[in-house]
Amino acid sequence: MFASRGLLRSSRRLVGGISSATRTYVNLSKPSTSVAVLELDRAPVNSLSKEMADAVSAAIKEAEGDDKVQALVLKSSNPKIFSAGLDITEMNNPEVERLEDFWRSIQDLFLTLYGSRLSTVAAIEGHSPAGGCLLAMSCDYRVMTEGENFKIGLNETKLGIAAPYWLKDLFVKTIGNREAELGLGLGKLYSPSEALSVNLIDEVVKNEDVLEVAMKEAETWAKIPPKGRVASKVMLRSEMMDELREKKELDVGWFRDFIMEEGTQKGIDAYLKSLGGKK
Ligand SMILES: CCCCC/C=C\CCC/C=C/CC(=O)SCCNC(=O)CCNC(=O)[C@H](O)C(C)(C)COP(=O)(O)OP(=O)(O)OC[C@H]1O[C@@H](n2cnc3c(N)ncnc32)[C@H](O)[C@@H]1OP(=O)(O)O
Repeated sequence: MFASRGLLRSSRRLVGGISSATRTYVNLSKPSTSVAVLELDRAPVNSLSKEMADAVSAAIKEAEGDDKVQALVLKSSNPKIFSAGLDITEMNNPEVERLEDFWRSIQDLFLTLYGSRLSTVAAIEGHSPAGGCLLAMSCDYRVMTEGENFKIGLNETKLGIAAPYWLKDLFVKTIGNREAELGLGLGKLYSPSEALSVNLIDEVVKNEDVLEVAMKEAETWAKIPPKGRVASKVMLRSEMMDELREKKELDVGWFRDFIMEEGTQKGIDAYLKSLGGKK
């Protein structure tokens, strides 16, 4: 019952060695035999458009395709922004078909990262709101750079939207029900020290140390015999993943209907205009 599809994914159809493969929006490299590094690289803020989400999913699968790789560090090319979350322009006055496909790509990214056979370490450089926090929480370990102006959390309510049920579940699993009630309800964004105090992240480090610390952590995980490590991960994560797989199209419908509502569109439009003060 527990052979969750996705985890323990077959690597047969995937490309083998990774040698600084560079593609649009992501850079994948392999600085050591057992650890790959996936850099998010979509200026200006690493927001997750459909194409960006697909690129990240593809890069994770490529890393999984190398049987020697046991761990993956997820980082950003921008030292101040890990990811600004979902690309809000995808949800602003969208074409329905594109909106639905966008959401499927986001679901797939979550299932791919959360369900990866690799041990995953998020090197959270700077801001990581909403979908950025989703990426971080989907990893096995989270290191964040210090700086109280950097924020991480689920701020959806402040945009006039709600997190999907599976993101809420992941939040509850990570920080517990009471803190999730406060965090979700208030759309709270946590500073690194606050995030550490509620276990949203595991470590706070100096900016210049983040990659080194994340790599060291990844090497530690990579040394654990994979059979037991992956089986443990499956036990902890498969229930949530299986539920989303069963409800995928229902979830697409909930997302579409919620986003297409006039009131939601007004909220998203106003929020987008407030960003950078330029749009
Ligand atoms: C009951 C049933 C419910 C069912 C509902 C189901 C599902 C709904 C799910 C919805 C889930 C949403 C999750 C999300 O991820 S929503 C996105 C949330 N993200 C944010 O709120 C972050 C917004 N951005 C910022 O706060 C800042 O940009 C920053 C990350 C702190 C960086 O600040 P700064 O360096 O000052 O950069 P700017 O603000 O000037 O931005 C530069 C540039 O980038 C644009 N931009 C920023 N973030 C995004 C984004 N997420 N998407 C698209 N574009 C973004 C910003 O507009 C600027 O553009 P211009 O230079 O052109 O003005």
